[in-house]
Amino acid sequence: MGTILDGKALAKLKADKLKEKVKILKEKGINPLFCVINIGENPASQVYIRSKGRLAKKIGIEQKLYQLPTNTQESEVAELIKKLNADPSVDGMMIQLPVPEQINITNLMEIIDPSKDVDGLTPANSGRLWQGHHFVEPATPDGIIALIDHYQIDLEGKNVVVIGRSDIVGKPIAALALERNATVTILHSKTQNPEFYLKHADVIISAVGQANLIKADMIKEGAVIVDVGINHVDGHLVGDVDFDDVKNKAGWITPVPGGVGPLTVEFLMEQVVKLARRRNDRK
Ligand SMILES: NC(=O)C1=CN([C@@H]2O[C@H](COP(=O)(O)OP(=O)(O)OC[C@H]3O[C@@H](n4cnc5c(N)ncnc54)[C@H](OP(=O)(O)O)[C@@H]3O)[C@@H](O)[C@H]2O)C=CC1
Ligand SMILES: Nc1nc(=O)c2c([nH]1)NC[C@@H]1CN(c3ccc(C(=O)N[C@@H](CCC(=O)O)C(=O)O)cc3)C=[N+]21
Repeated sequence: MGTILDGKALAKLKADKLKEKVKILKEKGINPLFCVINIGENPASQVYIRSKGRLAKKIGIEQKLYQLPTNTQESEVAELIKKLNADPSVDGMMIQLPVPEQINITNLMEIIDPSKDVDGLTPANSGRLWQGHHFVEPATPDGIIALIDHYQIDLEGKNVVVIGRSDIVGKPIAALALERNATVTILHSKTQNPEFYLKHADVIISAVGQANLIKADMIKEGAVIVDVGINHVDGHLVGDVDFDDVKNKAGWITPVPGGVGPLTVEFLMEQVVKLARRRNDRK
């Protein structure tokens, strides 16, 4: 069986270290404050917000939730963002995804102050990432790179195939793998003959949201499999990869749960602390 890439254990290790850093910041009078804007009643979002809140509390970060009704207009969210931009006690903010259909998230990303952008999704910060200037990175791609580094997997010259092209996972992980000198291919719903790319992949990073998308016969022996997908099947949480089928052929593989997910939450906290320190340094 391939080596399990244990995201949960790495997240715990990193959270313990971050807690120490926050303790020192607090002694200097810096109290990181992180605001989450949630629009509507998506049940998965409620779960994520609770798990962020738990970790924030453990690390010593204050999380403030702005819960808005499903029918909130984009202009109202824009007003809230402007208020948080102007509030010097706020270190970072994020808008929980998905948002209701009347809200255009791209418009709102134009308004968030890039120095308070915990998700790294403002145009300034996503542009910076592609230019190799790391101001703040989206948490999931950062977590994936940390996991790959922790297990000393070298991406240089490797064929990395990313499945999915979202702004929050697919595109930024492609940028980070490219920066590590991988040869990167991005697959999406219109890709013809995905099997061709998958069978040549040294590393597959799947961020689609479809259970059992990846089977053993599609991958190369010894490949690194990173499963970002979160799917609920018969009351169980599963990824995009058919784990039991793929685990014996893969060289390394992330489980779901316990792989990328816990690192996402941990790295959101890392970003909050990074922004809080930077804001304080500028004072
Ligand atoms: N573990 C974690 O920490 C996180 C997990 N997630 C999970 O990751 C998954 C992806 O989320 P997100 O990145 O937001 O992506 P989106 O849900 O925004 O988009 C999904 C992407 O998958 C592509 N796609 C859909 N079907 C196929 C297919 N059959 N073959 C290839 N590509 C396909 C789409 O292509 P197209 O662009 O053409 O429509 C799109 O680019 C979800 O399950 C989500 O819950 C997300 C964030 C963090
Ligand atoms: N603005 C924004 N930023 C995000 O980063 C963001 C978002 N919106 N919307 C939704 C996605 C999804 N996401 C996850 C976070 C934690 C787990 C996680 O902790 N997963 C655990 C299991 C959790 C459970 O049991 O349900 C695991 O995989 O082990 C998963 C997925 C962040 N996202």
